[in-house]
Amino acid sequence: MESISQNKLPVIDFSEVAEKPGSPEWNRVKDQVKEALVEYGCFEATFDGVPMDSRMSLLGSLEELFKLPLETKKRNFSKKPYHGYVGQHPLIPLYESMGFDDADIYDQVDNLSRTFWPEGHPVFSKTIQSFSERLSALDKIIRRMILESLVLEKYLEEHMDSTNYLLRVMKYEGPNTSDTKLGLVSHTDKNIVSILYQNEVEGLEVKTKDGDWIPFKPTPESFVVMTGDSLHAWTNGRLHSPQHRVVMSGNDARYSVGLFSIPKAGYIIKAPNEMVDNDHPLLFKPFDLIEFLGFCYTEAGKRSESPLKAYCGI
Ligand SMILES: O=C(O)CCC(=O)C(=O)O
Ligand SMILES: [Fe+2]
Repeated sequence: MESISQNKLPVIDFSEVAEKPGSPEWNRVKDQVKEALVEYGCFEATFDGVPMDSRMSLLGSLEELFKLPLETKKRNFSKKPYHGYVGQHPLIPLYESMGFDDADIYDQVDNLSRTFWPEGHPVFSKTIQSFSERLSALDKIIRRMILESLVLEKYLEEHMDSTNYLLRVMKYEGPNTSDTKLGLVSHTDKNIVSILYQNEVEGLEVKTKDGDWIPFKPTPESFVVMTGDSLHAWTNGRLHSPQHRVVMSGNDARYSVGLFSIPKAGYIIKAPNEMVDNDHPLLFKPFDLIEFLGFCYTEAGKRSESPLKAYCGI
């Protein structure tokens, strides 16, 4: 049976570790990261590499963006599944989102911003880009810690070079009732690592391996870090990739963003040999993320409890 858990997500403080690989503090945090991702696939992170004014400007920019007319927002189109504008879906009518590919690169963000504001909007573009670039430092720290703790350092360069960053920006309308309404259906993320940030409106819940839902209590300080299916597969199942969803109640809109490290199209995700042995047989056939995302769009993919297993499970 599913129930709401009294559990809290583990909380990990990164303020002392930036740029200090190998220090005692780094190693202590690294152990916490591994433990949290094996057990929950998720934790709450405090990280001072993104200044508070950058976070507040970002949330302000989201409000500005979502206020644009629907026709303008729909210009956020992408050939890659789940990268462009999503909204007005009958199953999740409260949800709207848009994606910024290569969000840490100014010219890329600016090109996309010009589809919304043809005359350009440098303040908006800079806000999105600098938040993404600063937060990507946390993604890199976490992925380095993961590879070190699995003794896979020799793949570090290849691993980092094979991904880029997508920033998805999201708005969930308040349902104007005290009943809870689904904001976003339960799913696992398909990418490598996701880092979420949001305003003060609650709603995110993460499922434990025992099937309980842990509600996340947002604060301006905290980010939520999650393993995606690509990293679950690459570590041959060692890191958990958790189901999560958004449930909404009340009148207030929830604004959130996710910075997703994503394997580049054409890069084949395959667990390194070190992750495979008699006790750990290979769980997934090698796959290309963009093709897997295509499968997630099909009826079979949508129906499946675990699209990853259905697509390439052995
Ligand atoms: O809005 C949130 O906090 C979660 C969004 C999410 O799970 C996703 O975009 O994959
Ligand atoms: Fe997600």
